[in-house]
Amino acid sequence: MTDELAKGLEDVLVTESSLSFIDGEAGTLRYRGYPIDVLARNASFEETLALLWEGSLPTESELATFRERMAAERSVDPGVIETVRELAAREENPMAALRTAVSMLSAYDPENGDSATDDAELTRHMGRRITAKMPTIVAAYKRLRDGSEPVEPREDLDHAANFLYMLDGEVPDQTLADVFDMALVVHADHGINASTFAAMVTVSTESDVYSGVTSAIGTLKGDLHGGANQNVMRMLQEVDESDRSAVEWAREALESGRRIPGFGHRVYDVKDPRAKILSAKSKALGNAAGELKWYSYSRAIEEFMDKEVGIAPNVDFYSASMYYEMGIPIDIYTPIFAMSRVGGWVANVLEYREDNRLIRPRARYVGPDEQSFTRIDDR
Ligand SMILES: CC(=O)SCCNC(=O)CCNC(=O)[C@H](O)C(C)(C)COP(=O)(O)OP(=O)(O)OC[C@H]1O[C@@H](n2cnc3c(N)ncnc32)[C@H](O)[C@@H]1OP(=O)(O)O
Ligand SMILES: O=C([O-])CC(=O)C(=O)O
Repeated sequence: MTDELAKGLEDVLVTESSLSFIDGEAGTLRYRGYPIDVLARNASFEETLALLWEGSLPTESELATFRERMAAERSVDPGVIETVRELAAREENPMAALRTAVSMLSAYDPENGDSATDDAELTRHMGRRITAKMPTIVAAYKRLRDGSEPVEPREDLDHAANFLYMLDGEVPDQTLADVFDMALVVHADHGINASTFAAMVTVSTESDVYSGVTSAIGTLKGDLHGGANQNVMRMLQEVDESDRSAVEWAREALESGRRIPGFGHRVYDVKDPRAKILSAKSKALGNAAGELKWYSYSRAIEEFMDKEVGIAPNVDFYSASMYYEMGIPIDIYTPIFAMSRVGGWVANVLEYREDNRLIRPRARYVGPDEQSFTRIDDR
């Protein structure tokens, strides 16, 4: 037993994993050995899920079967959609709505039972159902909140294109569908980040994958984690509405003690490799739309933070302007992150459960020594 305090579990090794390799000094990320930029350019989200969940890249026919099985699970029971309707009417935060709806999905899972949480095949099926249905929930929430009815999923579209279709009711153009698919690929897994750890803690008690993903959604929601992508876009809007340049705005924000969302990372000392990929796409989309200001503000802030503060952007920095350029509402950015990261949550749950050990760290006690109890009437 050691009494060394590792606040925030910084640098503590808690498990072994064959999923994400991260070199924080070099700025390298690989899923099962494949560099993230190679996957971003060449693999679809479904291919990436198969890689993470099954252990290797699928063949063409394996991928076709994988896609078909995923697509067949997209529909969400009307009982859950009614709850989403109620949550939208109450203007519930979209991540909180997603957390509630995903938790509720277990009641409609045909294989759900309270036994066999150690059955990997069953966990895989449930993980697939959750992953397939999350976009349907997010799109339904967004439409109901905006006063329109949900659009039923289509099985003939890819995961990414189907989500954009359910969001707008129109099949997206191929360029947008490809960019969105790439965004799902690059957000899918990232070692023992806070939300993945939350999922692992939950299932380490021999709880089920629905509980694990529900814990993880609640964890991703926070501003220090997935919630940062929305804050980045709100910051860019603040810059735009101010009479300052982006650099002046950022300098003043830092001087007033604010943190700049989308910067800094527990593991990377250099620019997040995913931010490089997303920044190029943000620029390309801005150029195509003839509106580069969001990308330009972002670049200016990045240069300022690099030269004067020495902190680099993380994955949440350029996804913000990229989604904005795609016309996606800001409060849906973090739910989109969850729609992708669920792939990593499920993969880590499957891997951790192969050699499960209850996760239970300790706190150093700093409270009072033993005290004598005074009955309530004598206090
Ligand atoms: C998908 C993701 O989860 S990526 C992360 C998304 N979160 C954000 O973008 C929110 C903004 N970033 C942050 O708050 C942090 O960088 C975190 C939480 C991501 C990482 O934090 P930690 O590893 O705990 O680093 P820590 O908070 O100790 O920061 C180290 C130093 O950098 C500074 N710093 C870190 N991030 C920022 C930032 N975004 N803006 C300004 N200063 C920052 C801190 O003030 C601290 O300085 P100090 O040592 O002088 O006090
Ligand atoms: O790894 C982390 O701590 C945060 C992060 O970048 C991610 O979850 O993608």
